[in-house]
Amino acid sequence: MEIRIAVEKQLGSFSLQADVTMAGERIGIFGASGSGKSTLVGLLAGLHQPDRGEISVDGHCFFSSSKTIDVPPEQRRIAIVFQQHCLFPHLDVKANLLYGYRRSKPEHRSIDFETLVEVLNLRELLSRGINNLSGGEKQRVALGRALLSNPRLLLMDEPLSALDDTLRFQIIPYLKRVSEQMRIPYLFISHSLVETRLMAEQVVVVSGGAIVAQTTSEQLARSRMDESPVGYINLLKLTRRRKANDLYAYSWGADELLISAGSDQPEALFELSSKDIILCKKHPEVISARNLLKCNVINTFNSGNKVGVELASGDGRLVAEVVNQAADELDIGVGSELYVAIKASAFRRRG
Ligand SMILES: Nc1ncnc2c1ncn2[C@@H]1O[C@H](COP(=O)(O)OP(=O)(O)OP(=O)(O)O)[C@@H](O)[C@H]1O
Repeated sequence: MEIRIAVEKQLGSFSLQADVTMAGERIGIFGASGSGKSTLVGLLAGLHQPDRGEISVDGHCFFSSSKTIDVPPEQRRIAIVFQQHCLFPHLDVKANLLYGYRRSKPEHRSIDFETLVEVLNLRELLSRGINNLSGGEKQRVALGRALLSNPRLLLMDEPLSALDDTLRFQIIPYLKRVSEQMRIPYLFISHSLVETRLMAEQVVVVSGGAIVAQTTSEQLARSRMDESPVGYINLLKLTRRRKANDLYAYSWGADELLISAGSDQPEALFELSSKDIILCKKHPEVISARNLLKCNVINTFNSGNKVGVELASGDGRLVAEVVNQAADELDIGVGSELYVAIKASAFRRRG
């Protein structure tokens, strides 16, 4: 999918100026609160009209001030899932889902009701009222309703922001699965680096009403490592190996990791901050951290006043951060061998 937006829009004292071409099936729109993300996608969906400019998707012109084209929102076939679910409270789950389906033209109906119910795991909820659903279930229904309108493009505007961490990480696999299985490209709008990394490959960065960068979500997370209070978050999908007293052992590259927050599930997703990894040049004699791994440095990068150190053990990868002085004292360079210490309690389970 190729989305071209070259527009200007004044909203009170806020001015948005964008000139961007986005290509891909899973695109992130990243920026702080008030930077203009929702305004940008509102212009794309036809919820706001640009003061001037051009908008097109895959060569279909949706707006052109010079050619006086302004395709109405319902004809653009762009579905939106918001932070607040916007479901109809007087209808049950099934009726909410079918609302989107009935509004789609028969020739556009490539997503069928039964498949969607299976993919989003909605079968048991179909006869429930909206007020009897949890926040995460409501978002799954909202996503289902949006998809059943058979859009050419799905916009997700901070769809996870109203959910707690546990629900947020439960829903992400559903969001990805529907786009992959149903072949619907999406724009995922977020101010969270972790969500953006999990949901998008290419990212457009918005700040002060302007597009300030187009990059990958991985590069964005690395470049913001120093300024982010949580550093760079390593996302580790690990396979459980064994129970080790009070800890859980997971396979990681050629080694294993001991984790307090493990579970009995065969696989789990963990977050580990680059700030929670200690690097040592020599093997420490005794150490309280339960993980001590021998790793190779395969890459380094600069982020503000910090050096990011990419470490490998087999096919396992981790990013640690150190200040410049520590990087010099440890003599860090590509190919160096280091001991990596991590507390078992430093890992947070996310799924
Ligand atoms: N109708 C309006 N009139 C005046 N100002 C507006 C209007 N709509 C939005 N704004 C302002 O435009 C700016 C950008 O808003 P927008 O909702 O696009 O930001 P955002 O990046 O999506 O933020 P958030 O992440 O908080 O949703 C904000 O300062 C907002 O107050």
